[in-house]
Amino acid sequence: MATKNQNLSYYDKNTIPNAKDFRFGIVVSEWNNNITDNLYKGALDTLIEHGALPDNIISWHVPGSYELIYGSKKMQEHEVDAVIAIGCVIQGETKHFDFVCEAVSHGIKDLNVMHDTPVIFCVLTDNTMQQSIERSGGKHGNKGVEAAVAAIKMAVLRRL
Ligand SMILES: Nc1c(NC[C@H](O)[C@H](O)[C@H](O)CO)[nH]c(=O)[nH]c1=O
Ligand SMILES: CC(=O)[C@@H](O)COP(=O)(O)O
Repeated sequence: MATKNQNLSYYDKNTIPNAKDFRFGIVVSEWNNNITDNLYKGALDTLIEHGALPDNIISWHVPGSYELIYGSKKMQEHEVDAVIAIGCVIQGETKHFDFVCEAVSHGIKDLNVMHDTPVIFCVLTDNTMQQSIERSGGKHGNKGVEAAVAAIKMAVLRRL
């Protein structure tokens, strides 16, 4: 198992470019906000740790992960260098989980194809709340940290 006893958020901080010249948008789903709040904090703190200016970070909330698609598209009207889409989808009793996860992953992929702004997929798609807890500041790290690192790297690439 890829995550067995692994903290997936570890990275070499000396390899990350300074983010002071970039603008970032963060769109956060309100569903499972006990999880998405922690993902958001991890992403925000990491962007700032690597030089991003708070005034250059726009943060919005949307009702659920499905709305991350529209929110991430709309965010691009604010001339950001990268968008981080944050959500947490947890399996319930029905197939709704499958449809939401597929729609969001495909929708964010489509935004990356159709537009010139990288949209980072920071959406947990977990079987249980415990899995989400472990990936939002628990033993498997914080996907928000990983997403912020990806956003900085992609913002640099966008300007090449
Ligand atoms: N069950 C979860 C949802 N469901 C809501 C959808 O994302 C969407 O808001 C609704 O279908 C209206 O369009 N959303 C999550 O983010 N996480 C879930 O576990
Ligand atoms: C991902 C969902 O929409 C899901 O959590 C909703 O739960 P259920 O499948 O029991 O309706």
